[in-house]
Amino acid sequence: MRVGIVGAGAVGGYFGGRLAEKGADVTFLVRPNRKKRLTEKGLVIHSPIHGNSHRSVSVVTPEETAPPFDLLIVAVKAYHLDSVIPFMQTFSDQHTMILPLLNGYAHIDHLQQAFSKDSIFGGFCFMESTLDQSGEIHLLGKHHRLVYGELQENANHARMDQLKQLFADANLEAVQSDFIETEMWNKYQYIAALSGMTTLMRSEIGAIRDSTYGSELYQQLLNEIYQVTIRQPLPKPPESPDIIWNRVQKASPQSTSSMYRDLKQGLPIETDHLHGSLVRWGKEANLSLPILTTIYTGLSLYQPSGSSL
Ligand SMILES: NC(=O)C1=CN([C@@H]2O[C@H](COP(=O)(O)OP(=O)(O)OC[C@H]3O[C@@H](n4cnc5c(N)ncnc54)[C@H](OP(=O)(O)O)[C@@H]3O)[C@@H](O)[C@H]2O)C=CC1
Ligand SMILES: CC(C)(CO)C(=O)C(=O)O
Repeated sequence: MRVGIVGAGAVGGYFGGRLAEKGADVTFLVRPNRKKRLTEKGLVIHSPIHGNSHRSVSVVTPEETAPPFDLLIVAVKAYHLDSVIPFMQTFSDQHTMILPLLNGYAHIDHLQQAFSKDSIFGGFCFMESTLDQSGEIHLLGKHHRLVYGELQENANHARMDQLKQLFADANLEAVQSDFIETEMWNKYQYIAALSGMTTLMRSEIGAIRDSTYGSELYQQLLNEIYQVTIRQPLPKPPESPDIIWNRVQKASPQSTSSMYRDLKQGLPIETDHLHGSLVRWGKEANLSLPILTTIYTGLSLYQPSGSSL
């Protein structure tokens, strides 16, 4: 199977690198600067738990040509999705499977409109991975789990078997899900609340939980997000705010979110995709979402500056 990884960043670089390590036929779809780095220095992964890796990899830029890929794994930030769609269209055909790993859910609809509806899989990942200044990948914790599955309307076991074989024996944890929409929304609920609270409070999770009204506010936010979530057509019920709050309580006090880290560095953030979409869906359903709307409004006023707050 010819696999194209769209975006050789913290997520795509990591999973693509692990697949290449196992001998899969992997090519990274990148922009010219990333191509230069990868060609000169190779793809470097640092992981104290799962092992380091340094290898040469195949890359392709939008100006080049290559036959269509069998699978495109999409790992760009949501605000770059529009710019990669033409790039993906150049390197795909009607048989290409598309597996996005972005946080959130609005990108699914977007991809289904740009490609054939049944080519799009559901997917997401649990990991804490970053790129350093030289473009090397650092997996910070032990998690490197990728969850994927056919969206309800598409169930096709032959394709699922192909993906299972691709991920088998790679140095990553791949989980096939029969309820991928619900699982994506469970992660979405968790990350929308975590990124919203840590960025609004400019704090780690422990300090928020310990503040006088922090826990109360956090749970109210989870309730608002849940009101939007339960209105989605999901194959099984989503996790309730209590279950997610339980997880938040168990998280280490130092936990933050990648959005908080991006904000601190003055980088662009995915708030329109994560919080804005929830607010828009909620307003369509006439829901009152004061905390979510405050978070989204505050974050949409933020201007990336490239420097620390
Ligand atoms: N990092 C993490 O630990 C986690 C991230 N996620 C989610 O995964 C998604 C990806 O995040 P992450 O990997 O961290 O993001 P990164 O910013 O690390 O990587 C995104 C990559 O996309 C590339 N890209 C952007 N536009 C294009 C383009 N037009 N053509 C080719 N490549 C392009 C960038 O390339 P360039 O180098 O040229 O800028 C960059 O390398 C997000 O939705 C995030 O929320 C989910 C769970 C954990
Ligand atoms: C849930 C978490 C913290 C790690 O997967 C994440 O997705 C993020 O910070 O963006």
